[in-house]
Amino acid sequence: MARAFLFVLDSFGVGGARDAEDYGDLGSNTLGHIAEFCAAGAGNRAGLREGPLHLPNMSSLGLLEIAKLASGNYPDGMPMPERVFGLYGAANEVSRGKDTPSGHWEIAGTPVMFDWGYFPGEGDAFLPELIEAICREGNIPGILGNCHASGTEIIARLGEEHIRTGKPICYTSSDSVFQIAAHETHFGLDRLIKLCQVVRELLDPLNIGRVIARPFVGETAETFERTGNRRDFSVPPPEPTLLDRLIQEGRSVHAIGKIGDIFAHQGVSRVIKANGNAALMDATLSAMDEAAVGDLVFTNFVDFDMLYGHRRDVPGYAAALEAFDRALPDIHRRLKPGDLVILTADHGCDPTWRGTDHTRERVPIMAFGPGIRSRSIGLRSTYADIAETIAAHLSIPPGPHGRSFL
Ligand SMILES: O=P(O)(O)O[C@H]1O[C@H](CO)[C@@H](O)[C@H]1O
Ligand SMILES: [Mn+2]
Ligand SMILES: [Mn+2]
Repeated sequence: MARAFLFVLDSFGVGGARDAEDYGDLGSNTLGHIAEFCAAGAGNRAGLREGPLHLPNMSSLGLLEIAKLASGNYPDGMPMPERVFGLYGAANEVSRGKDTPSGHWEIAGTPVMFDWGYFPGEGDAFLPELIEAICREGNIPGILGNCHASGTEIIARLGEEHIRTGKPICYTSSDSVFQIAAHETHFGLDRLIKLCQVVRELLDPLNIGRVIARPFVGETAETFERTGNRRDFSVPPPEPTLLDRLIQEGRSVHAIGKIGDIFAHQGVSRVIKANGNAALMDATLSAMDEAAVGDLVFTNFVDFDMLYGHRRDVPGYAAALEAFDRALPDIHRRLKPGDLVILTADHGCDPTWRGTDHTRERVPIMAFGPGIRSRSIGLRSTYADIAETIAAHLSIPPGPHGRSFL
């Protein structure tokens, strides 16, 4: 039993999804393309990183075998480890959305078997009636944006007009999401959060997965910068997840980073927020020291997706992976007999792909801990196998989806 540690590298896909073509993502491969670009010298950035992708610790956890299993190819320029330890495999997503809540809920044993609401990709994203209701109930003079956009591009384009007019910037993506960018001081952070809560209620009937507050600072297009005060307002998962099931058995769930928000604070005993992968890793290591026997520590490492995948930044993504890899020995040192660590991802976000959205891919599963022998767990048909593995490991009753690979 001991403890379980579940770490999601947000958007770290390994290609090969069976249904990638349905999403226009056939051939997308986050790991594969980053490795390919790095091996060809296209992942260099002065002062940040250079050369082939260097992930010795994840390679020893079977990452290269996972890549081969998931996509048919070993990643370019990455040397084979002397030996692999731990369990390694890849999983398909059964939920239709390639978004963060769908991925995380399925990892936690609750696939999303319904369709989310989405906003149209062409023309105005939001209907006039919705905008009127938002302006009336949110007490704002109008909105800017009203389109699909990348969050950093749209604040550069409309941020100055937002400051002048007091109209928040509202945009969406191929996710089921309504995002509101507003200036932390000119508009006010509290006011933005309250507006998001108003919009959350207005969007419940449309089955929109998340409303996201995207506060930013700076005074000009060149200096605008998003802050760590992002908040996600998610609808609650449709069924009890692994998190709820653990709480029901009297266990503690330590939710680090976005996890609390992603699960609409259901099944969470303790929320630890941190801004950026390095701070998230520090918070995770502290939680590992504090977790009791039978507990789950669940962390989302968001930078891979938010700062590098959506920004289509190959050197940035590669450097973030290398930093995460360097921290793995710190995780190792904190393990006690009987502990289990699982590294995985919620979807892809190939930084070499067209557009700025997520990509439909398989995700890696690396599971290790003292006493866990090395073997392939193959291609899993649902991420829910991860939840059931943790349920079995922590000795709670099995759930309705997925099966343990232990
Ligand atoms: O471009 P930004 O604002 O980072 O938005 C991205 O982040 C959102 C949540 O993951 C997605 O909907 C995607 O559009
Ligand atoms: Mn995600
Ligand atoms: Mn994303």
